Amino acid sequence: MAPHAEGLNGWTNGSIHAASTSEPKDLFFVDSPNVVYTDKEIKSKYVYRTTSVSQAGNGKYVATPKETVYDFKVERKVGKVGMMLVGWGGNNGTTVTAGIIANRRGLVWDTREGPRAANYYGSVVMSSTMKLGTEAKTGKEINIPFHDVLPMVHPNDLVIGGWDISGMNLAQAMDRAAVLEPTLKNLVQKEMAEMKPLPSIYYPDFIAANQGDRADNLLEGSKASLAHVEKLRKDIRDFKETHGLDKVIVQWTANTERYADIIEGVNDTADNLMKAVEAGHEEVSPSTVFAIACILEKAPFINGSPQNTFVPGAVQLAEKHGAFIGGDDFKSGQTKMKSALVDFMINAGIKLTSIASYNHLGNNDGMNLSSQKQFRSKEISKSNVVDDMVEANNVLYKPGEHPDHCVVIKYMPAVGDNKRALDEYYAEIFMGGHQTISLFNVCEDSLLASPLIIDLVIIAEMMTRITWKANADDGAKDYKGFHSVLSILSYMLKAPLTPPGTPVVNALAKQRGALTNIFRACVGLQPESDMTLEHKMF
Ligand SMILES: NC(=O)c1ccc[n+]([C@@H]2O[C@H](COP(=O)([O-])OP(=O)(O)OC[C@H]3O[C@@H](n4cnc5c(N)ncnc54)[C@H](O)[C@@H]3O)[C@@H](O)[C@H]2O)c1
Ligand SMILES: O=P([O-])([O-])O[C@@H]1[C@@H](O)[C@H](O)[C@@H](O)[C@H](O)[C@@H]1O
Repeated sequence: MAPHAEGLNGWTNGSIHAASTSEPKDLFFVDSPNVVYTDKEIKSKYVYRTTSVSQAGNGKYVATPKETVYDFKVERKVGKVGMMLVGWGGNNGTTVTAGIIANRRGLVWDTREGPRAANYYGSVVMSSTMKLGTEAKTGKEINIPFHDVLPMVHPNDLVIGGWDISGMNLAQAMDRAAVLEPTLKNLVQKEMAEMKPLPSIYYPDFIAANQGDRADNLLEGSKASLAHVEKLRKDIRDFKETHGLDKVIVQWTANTERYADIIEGVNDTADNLMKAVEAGHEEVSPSTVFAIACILEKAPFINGSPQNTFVPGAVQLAEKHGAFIGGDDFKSGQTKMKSALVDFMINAGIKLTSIASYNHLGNNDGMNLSSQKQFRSKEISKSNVVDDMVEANNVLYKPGEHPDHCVVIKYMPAVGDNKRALDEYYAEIFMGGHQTISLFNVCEDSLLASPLIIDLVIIAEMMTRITWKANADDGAKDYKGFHSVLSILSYMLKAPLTPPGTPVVNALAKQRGALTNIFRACVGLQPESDMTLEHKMF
């Protein structure tokens, strides 16, 4: 059956019809009566199938298949997108900026191992694929680049800016970071030198005292204020206007802050939080002030660090304004490995009984984390990542039972950004046996985190162009956005923020499955189940 299109634009019966503007650039189209393409949007009708379980008494369950019909609408026009980084002059900020410049210009540079070309390795969106389906005639699996499943922004097109408490331009900051090869740095040095972070807010008590030396690019005032909120809002508007942007996505890749105390009457509701900002309450952190500014500007805000930026009042404010937020803490190396390995072991029926995670690193992040309060934020995000997987297996673990788990981080300047992660996984196996897995994992932290920053921006921007309505036949009229808390971003994050009252999923495969299948649903495709019955029953 030929693809379906309203009017004459986009795809028409059986062929690609040159649309009124230009031929659609999509790699594929879905040939279904439930998917309609126009120049402006893709509309799909999707049957979401779940299983509702109820207790039948005496420990038994009743499982009832459920169906919900959703209408999805995807805006096809990507527009011009800006990425503003808080902490732009840091290791991650300079590395991701240089990386995008190198890709945009198709740079090749000399290294000891020979020439290296710019790439986006480590980005799920830019360097992974998903199964579209199987070839009609041969049954061969057809995989497509993840980036092609929906119309997404290309990182090469991102306009980059941001803030830093350090006034170094991006070339100087790139040298300070000591992440990239000199031959590559030389090729981007001129462009990076023209980039200077905007002055930022600095409330000394929230980050390690050892960060004070670099704090020379500051806005006046050392605690929260409405003036700070309004200045940051203006920075975002000015950046948007100067570069003719349709949208700006903001990410916190600044230092890890200490946790803020959750105080009733201060940060427990949106109204109380705004009052606390106005009053200059000392428990309102810089990252929460940035979150507030972004929410009020409806610029999606993602927290790449482990602190509790999104206090209850901030989440409520985002919900109130229909603004997108996401976090927390990029999941780049040691924890990413953990969320895959623990998933494999527990789902293989192996009873993990202890996880010892140690790492040392020598970059400025490590120096900041050498302070106990900031380390505690990171210890929390690195420790909770196994909870859902353990809780899901009531055969291995009794209620409340879980593996021993310790997290140690040491600051060792000599190794710089090349973090050394040493892990031991100890487990009980068949008939009293044990399995011990020891890992030594050298994570070049910023080269692992930078692609995540790119994925987070691309996916957050994509989510601003997806709307839905349920059970249209029940007269649901208007399309609406996903919930303000973008839990779809969890694959890139250690401590995924989810809508209040909803479960946290840390298992890496489940996170990727959710991301992939939600995007497939937006073009009317069922989840990829890997059942391949066509290869098992014929
Ligand atoms: N693999 C990784 O690199 C990785 C993984 C997970 C999380 N993170 C988190 O990402 C963050 C950045 O990591 P990094 O290695 O780039 O650290 P970094 O210390 O090199 O960079 C942080 C930057 O933030 C700036 N800064 C601090 N407070 C600020 C403020 N209030 N406003 C604006 N700028 C401010 C600092 O001057 C510095 O330039 C850290 O919190 C780290 O824990 C990193
Ligand atoms: O993502 P991951 O490799 O598990 O965790 C990393 C930690 O091991 C490291 O000590 C810290 O400096 C990084 O910011 C990052 O959080």
